[in-house]
Amino acid sequence: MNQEHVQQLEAAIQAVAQRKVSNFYFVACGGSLANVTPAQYILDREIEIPSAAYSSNEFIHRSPKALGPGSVVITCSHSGNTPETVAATTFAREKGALTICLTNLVDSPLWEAAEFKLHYNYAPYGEALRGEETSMAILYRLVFGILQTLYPNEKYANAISSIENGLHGVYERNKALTLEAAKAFGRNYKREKLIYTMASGINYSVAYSFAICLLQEMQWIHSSAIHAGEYFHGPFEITDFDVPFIVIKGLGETRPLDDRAYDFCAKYSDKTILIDAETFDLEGISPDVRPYFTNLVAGVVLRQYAQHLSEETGHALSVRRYMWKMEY
Ligand SMILES: N[C@@H]1[C@@H](O)[C@H](O)[C@@H](COP(=O)(O)O)O[C@@H]1O
Repeated sequence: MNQEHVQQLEAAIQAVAQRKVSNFYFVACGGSLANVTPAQYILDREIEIPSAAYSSNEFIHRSPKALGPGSVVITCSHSGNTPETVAATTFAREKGALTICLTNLVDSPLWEAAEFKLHYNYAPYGEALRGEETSMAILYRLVFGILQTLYPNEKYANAISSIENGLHGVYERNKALTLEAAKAFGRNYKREKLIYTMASGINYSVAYSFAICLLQEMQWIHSSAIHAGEYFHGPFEITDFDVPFIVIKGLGETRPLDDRAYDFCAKYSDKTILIDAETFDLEGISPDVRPYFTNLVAGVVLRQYAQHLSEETGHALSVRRYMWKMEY
């Protein structure tokens, strides 16, 4: 991990340690919101201090009553320019909250708006990028750093060392392991007009971002992320032999929900694609925290699926018709 990132993380973690924290909020839009919600899941499982995740504009308009000087508000915007996220950060800061932002762009409006600033690295698909420098790694390093500072525990130390020493290799090995499956997905699903995604727990955010960012935004393919628990309360009625579903199974406490949804779905849909964390190579991630890392690996694996889908459809992942072009 580079020294600049280490120093930025240390400053933010110390600032949190010096507050009497009453709640945590994770606030962002779209893919960045999907990125931060796993942190809320982790805090929810590990500590009694409540936390919540919000889409930026709703955070401002809903204006949670509990937002105030006891709050730690963690915002994220890849571009650093999303107006709703910049405004949410300013709003939280005005309410006296401790604000920490994550962004790829130093000196961006988001960078200026937040009190503490964390930069992460990014490289377009396929280019070399150290796993421990990505947005998810910096976010996880922040969250486990806060946990370790407030409640020192071997498990949190293991998580930190897994991020710093194990994550990069895990990403590379799992991309290699699933390359052929990603190519087959591209070939076999290139003509689909609609693909659903489904998951639960910490992996739900991956199903969500694959549906709204990779399929809808970047491939213009209809989609919806279905929560595996909610599947039986409406959505399962649309299951049929020719309706495609991507189902992610995690390793954690909500895996029984994934098993149940997958079993039903695979029985009635011949186009059920399984991304199962049990098949991931997680060597280098400490066993006691592996369930918290399955979403990171599923995200990298599915990004490769999207890349191969895009090569087959001929629709580059970078093409937009409205985003950043029209007024909205
Ligand atoms: N796929 C995401 C979108 O979901 C998001 O709305 C947009 C702005 O996000 P950010 O605030 O991270 O720059 O960027 C990406 O394209």
